[in-house]
Amino acid sequence: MNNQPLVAPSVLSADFGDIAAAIDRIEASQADMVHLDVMDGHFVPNITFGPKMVADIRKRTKLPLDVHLMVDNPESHVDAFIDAGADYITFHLEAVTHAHRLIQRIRDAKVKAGISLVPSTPASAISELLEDLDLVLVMTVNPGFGGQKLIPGCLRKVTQIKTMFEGASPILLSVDGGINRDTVRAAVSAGANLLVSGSAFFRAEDPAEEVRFLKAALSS
Ligand SMILES: O=C(CO)[C@@H](O)[C@H](O)COP(=O)(O)O
Ligand SMILES: [Fe+2]
Repeated sequence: MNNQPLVAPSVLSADFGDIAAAIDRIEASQADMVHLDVMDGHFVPNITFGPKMVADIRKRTKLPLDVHLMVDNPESHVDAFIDAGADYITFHLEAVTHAHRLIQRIRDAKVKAGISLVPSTPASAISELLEDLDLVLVMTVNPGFGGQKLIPGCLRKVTQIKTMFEGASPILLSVDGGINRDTVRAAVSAGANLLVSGSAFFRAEDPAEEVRFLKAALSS
């Protein structure tokens, strides 16, 4: 159904020793995108991987690659992720001064541009960027780790952002953190149309059934 949300499993919860198997699992599940969490140990306390991993994953799948940069100075890194084959590059508003300039750089490279907000950043922080974005990623946990519990108050922000974009070009409105069978209905009701799922997806016995469940959140 057209109004079903998209699902993007996050590789953060996969076994990094067997990334190929993780990508195969995502492909077999009929998910829509692959979510790739890049962490630098500065913007967030954790460290994950860089552009080489993205380029290697690019060779294994035609699914869109949704790169979530949780790094300081994303301006210094976006070119490498563009070259690696990212389809979407999302950076944190809190990590930049010139967000508009960075969005234009990403879009000039024919890559879709996204902005992410940590839980303490209000929706109004992106009010001057409505015409410029392809995706807004609302963090529903504090960024840095998988397997955390969704912070319910963050869903208010999803609804506020959805309202702000009425009349502007349609965007992907992504929720990231703590999305699972217990929280998905509230997230989609709030207005999310892209669901990032890390631990719930990789823990599921049947990943295809997990994706079906998440997509059907509002019709069940
Ligand atoms: O960006 C992040 C964490 O900072 C996420 O993309 C996590 O990978 C989500 O994991 P779960 O909360 O679904 O386990
Ligand atoms: Fe993420």
